[in-house]
Amino acid sequence: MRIVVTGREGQVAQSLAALAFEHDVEVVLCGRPELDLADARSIYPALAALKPDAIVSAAAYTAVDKAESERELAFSVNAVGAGAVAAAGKQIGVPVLHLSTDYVFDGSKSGAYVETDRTGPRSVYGASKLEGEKRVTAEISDHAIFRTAWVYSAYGHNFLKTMLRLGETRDTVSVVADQWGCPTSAEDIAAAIIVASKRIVSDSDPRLRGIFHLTGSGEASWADFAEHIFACAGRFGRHPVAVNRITTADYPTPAKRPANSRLSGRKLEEIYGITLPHWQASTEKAVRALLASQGS
Ligand SMILES: NC(=O)C1=CN([C@@H]2O[C@H](COP(=O)(O)OP(=O)(O)OC[C@H]3O[C@@H](n4cnc5c(N)ncnc54)[C@H](OP(=O)(O)O)[C@@H]3O)[C@@H](O)[C@H]2O)C=CC1
Ligand SMILES: Cc1cn([C@H]2C[C@H](O)[C@@H](COP(=O)(O)OP(=O)(O)O[C@H]3O[C@@H](C)C(=O)[C@@H](O)[C@H]3O)O2)c(=O)[nH]c1=O
Repeated sequence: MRIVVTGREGQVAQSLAALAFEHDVEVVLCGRPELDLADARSIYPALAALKPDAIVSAAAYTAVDKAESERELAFSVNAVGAGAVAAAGKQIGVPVLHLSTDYVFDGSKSGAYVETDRTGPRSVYGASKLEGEKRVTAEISDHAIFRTAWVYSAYGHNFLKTMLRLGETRDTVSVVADQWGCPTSAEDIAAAIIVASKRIVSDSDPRLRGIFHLTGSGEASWADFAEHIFACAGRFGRHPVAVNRITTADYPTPAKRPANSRLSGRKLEEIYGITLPHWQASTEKAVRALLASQGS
C-alpha cells in the first residue's frame, strides 16, 4: 500500500517515513515546490502523479503566533489548500486522512473535549484549521479527520526542542501552568495513522469516517510537560533545569490559546481500537532519541 503524505519536512510526515518499513507500507512524501498548498492548482497534478492508495494531509501553516499577522496565508494553506487536497483525493478516488488541531476549541469546557463538542477557535491558526476541517468534509465523504495536539518529535520545530534548547543555557525556564492539554508524540501519531490508513482503504464502514481525537494518553499543563522534559534530559546527563510555573498573563503572546484543550480519545478507541501511549513514556523516548542524535 502506498501512502502519499503532504508536508515533506514536517514532524508527522518525517515520522511516517521513519515507520514505513516496520509497518510494511510505502510512504511517499511530497512538498514544495511541486506541491504548494498556497497554490491550489499545483495540488492535484502533484498528488495524482504519485499514484496513492491513501493521502495523508499533514502539511499546514503551523506558526500559531505569526498567523495572527498572516491571516490570508494561514487560510490559503490550512483552509483552501486542505480543501484542494481533499478534492484531489476524491478525483483520484482514494481516502484522505487529514490532520487537525485541539486549537479549534475555545478551552472553556472543564473536562476533555469529545468530537461533537462545539468548536470556537481563539486564534487565526485555530480558525484556519477549523475551516480546513469543514472544506475536507464538504469535498470528500471518504475522509477521516484526526485532531491531535501539542506534537513533539526529534524533527522540525516543537515545544520539546525549544525547552531542550533553552535548558542548554539556563538553570530556570518560566512556563505557563494554566493551559492544559495532551502532549502527543509524532511517532505515535504516525503509527496510528498507518493502522487507520490500512483500515480505511480496505473497509467501507462509514463509522471509520468522520472526526476523531488522536492524542497521547494522560494530560498535562505546559509547565508539567516542561518539567518532565527536563527530568528526562537529566537522566541522559543534562544539567538540572527548574521550571518557574507562571500564568498565561505572565507570558503574553500574539495568539490566544485555549486554557483547556484536553481531547478524549474514547471514540478512536471504540471505532479503531487505537489508544496512544501515555505522553510521559513517549516524551522520554523522544528526549532519548534527540539527545542521542546530538551525541549528548
Ligand atoms: N505541531 C503541532 O503541535 C500540532 C500539529 N497539528 C497538525 O498536524 C499536522 C502535522 O503537524 P506537524 O507535522 O507538526 O507540522 P510541521 O509544522 O512540522 O510541518 C508542516 C509542514 O507543512 C509544510 N507546509 C507549510 N506550508 C506549506 C505550503 N504552502 N505548501 C506545502 N507545504 C507546506 C511545511 O513546510 P516547510 O517546512 O517548508 O515550512 C512543513 O513541512 C498539521 O496539520 C498541523 O496543523 C495539530 C496539533 C498540534
Ligand atoms: C517557549 C515557551 C512557551 N511558553 C508557553 C506559550 C504557550 O502558551 C505554550 C506553548 O507554546 P508554543 O508556542 O511552543 O506552542 P504552540 O505553538 O502554541 O503549540 C501549538 O502548535 C499548534 C501547531 C497546535 O496545533 C497546538 O496543538 C499546539 O501544539 O507555552 C512558555 O510559557 N514559556 C516558554 O518558554
